[in-house]
Amino acid sequence: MILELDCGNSFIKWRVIGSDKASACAEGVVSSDGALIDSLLALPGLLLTRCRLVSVRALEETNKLVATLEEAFGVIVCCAVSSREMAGVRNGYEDYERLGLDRWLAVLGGYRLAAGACLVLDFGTAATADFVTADGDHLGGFICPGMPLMRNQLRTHTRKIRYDDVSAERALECLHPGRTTVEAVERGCTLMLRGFVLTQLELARQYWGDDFTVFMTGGDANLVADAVPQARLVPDLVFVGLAMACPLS
Ligand SMILES: Nc1ncnc2c1ncn2[C@@H]1O[C@H](COP(=O)(O)OP(=O)(O)O)[C@@H](O)[C@H]1O
Ligand SMILES: CC(C)(COP(=O)(O)O)[C@@H](O)C(=O)NCCC(=O)O
Ligand SMILES: [K+]
Repeated sequence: MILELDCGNSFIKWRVIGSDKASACAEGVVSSDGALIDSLLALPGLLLTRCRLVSVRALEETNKLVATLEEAFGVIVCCAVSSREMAGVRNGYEDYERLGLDRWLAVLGGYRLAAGACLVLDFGTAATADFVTADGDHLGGFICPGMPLMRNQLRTHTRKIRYDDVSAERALECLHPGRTTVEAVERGCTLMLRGFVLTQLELARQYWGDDFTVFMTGGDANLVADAVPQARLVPDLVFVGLAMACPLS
């Protein structure tokens, strides 16, 4: 069994796949290293042979998790690293190592699945967009605050915006003008995110007409997915790229 990990700024996404790589045996989203280890130890019959990981966290933090995993499960952990070129895609950053590794892997996964030009949108702590031409040239992209950052900035820098998670979820049942604070904020931030998506789509159209694939991934992709009916919602897009960057043969 192979353990796959995507360590974002807010959450660690994990899954265990069979060595045949065809099936996911178990998966989850956790907010700490400790919770990850607990979730894994609770799996009956877990027998990890390999582990691959991508992280956008600080190196020390990532190294600590790697050491913990190696000690707890006796596996070798393969960490995805940056590259200038891979699987037909050329990294478009001036300094290729500065491109977030989760973005790079999602781009690799998107280009593989599209087999052509693609726009890759990721909605996590940050919202990101990346553009790849049919020839595999990564043109670069955009980074904006994602839903968690937008709502937390409003909560932190105002006196009267306060509400709980349950009312936040309920507020998003529709996107009519809000009649309560929670509705106004949650719907407002959702519309900002949709505006971001539509702008990226417009730019992609200027480049490629209708000849491109849109991918959406990340924990908040479902908040914006219906703004672009033709988009492919691929929650495990980073894992697709991770398997390419860390082949375990
Ligand atoms: N099962 C889940 N657990 C936690 N957050 C989730 C879950 N499903 C969706 N989300 C949403 O995903 C967002 C975080 O997205 P994610 O892609 O995990 O971010 P990051 O990669 O930056 O850690 C949160 O704002 C939350 O609303
Ligand atoms: C843009 C990001 C913060 C997104 O992280 P996430 O929201 O997935 O946690 C991450 O990819 C990152 O730290 N990138 C480095 C800066 C860059 O890509 O230019
Ligand atoms: K992410």
